[in-house]
Amino acid sequence: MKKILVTGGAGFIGSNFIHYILDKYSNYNVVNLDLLTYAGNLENLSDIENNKNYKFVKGDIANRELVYKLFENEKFDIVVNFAAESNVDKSVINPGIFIQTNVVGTQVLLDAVNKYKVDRFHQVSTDEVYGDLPIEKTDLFFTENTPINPSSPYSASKASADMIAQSYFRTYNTPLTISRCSNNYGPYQFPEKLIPLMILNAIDDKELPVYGKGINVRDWLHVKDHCSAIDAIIHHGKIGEVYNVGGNSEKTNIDVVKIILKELDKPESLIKFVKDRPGHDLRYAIDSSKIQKELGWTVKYMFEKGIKETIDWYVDNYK
Ligand SMILES: Cc1cn([C@H]2C[C@H](O)[C@@H](COP(=O)(O)OP(=O)(O)O[C@H]3O[C@H](CO)[C@@H](O)[C@H](O)[C@H]3O)O2)c(=O)[nH]c1=O
Repeated sequence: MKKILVTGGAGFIGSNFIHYILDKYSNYNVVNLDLLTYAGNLENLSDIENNKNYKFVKGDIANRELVYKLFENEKFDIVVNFAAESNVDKSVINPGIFIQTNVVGTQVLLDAVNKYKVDRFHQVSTDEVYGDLPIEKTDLFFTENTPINPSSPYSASKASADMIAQSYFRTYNTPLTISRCSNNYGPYQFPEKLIPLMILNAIDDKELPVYGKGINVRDWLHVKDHCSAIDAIIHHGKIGEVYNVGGNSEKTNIDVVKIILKELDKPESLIKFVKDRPGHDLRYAIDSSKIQKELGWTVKYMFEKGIKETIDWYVDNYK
């Protein structure tokens, strides 16, 4: 048996990852440490709440006492850190909680990993640490060697956590890896992010607020592809390394919104162009060739298929 701590497991990506691990590995015990902030929802895990290989603990990764006690009692083999404040718009209004959870919380986990000699720590990070790329230069991509250049308080907090993790690897030989993913979509995403918000507004015939002119580009990664990438990294990734994980599906925001409206048979007149996000990143585009070559990981979901399934999921789980 192996014991894995998943932090932020009641959130969107964390809950998908817990499902993925329990489905794939019958010899894994999963402990889910989650503070249950507004974005965490235990209903995401209601189908496995009685699984004998799963346990939920409510708590904050930045609470050193609680974290140390948990590590002492559970003796984890692997720790995967999904816990984070992740909403860029909220970070513009209230940056403090982003520093507390994303930076201090990660540092507490890293200290616990060292103190209790955990075999492996994985930090789930974001392509936003690289800043952005010009929209028109479609031949430019972020690689793992692209300098860190974050734009928002959110991305700056994630970049800080990555750098602290890298310093722990260099200074203490902490056995860790980092992944930087592009925009995730799929079931269980909290409807504050572009895709679920637009799906639910369209179902309700409400306006779809598109920032600026809707020309910003994001690379859409299905959450299940993200889970398989993290699985590959925690089991086969090289300690101390960063791996980019992209979806190979670049789209402008307006195109995404129009695809959703078309799938739901709703009129484009629901689109409302609104004030742009301050400091809005133009384009994220990620080169995932390292994880493909070194770990044999590939994207399985093309956007056209993934978005249809995601829309169906929100229609079925509307309530
Ligand atoms: C919520 C919302 C968003 N947008 C735009 C802003 C962005 O260009 C794009 C996607 O916005 P969001 O869904 O907020 O995601 P974005 O800012 O790209 O960041 C996401 O993707 C990142 C990975 O790239 C993650 O690290 C972040 O945690 C995650 O929130 O859609 C709109 O035009 N209207 C909206 O109402």
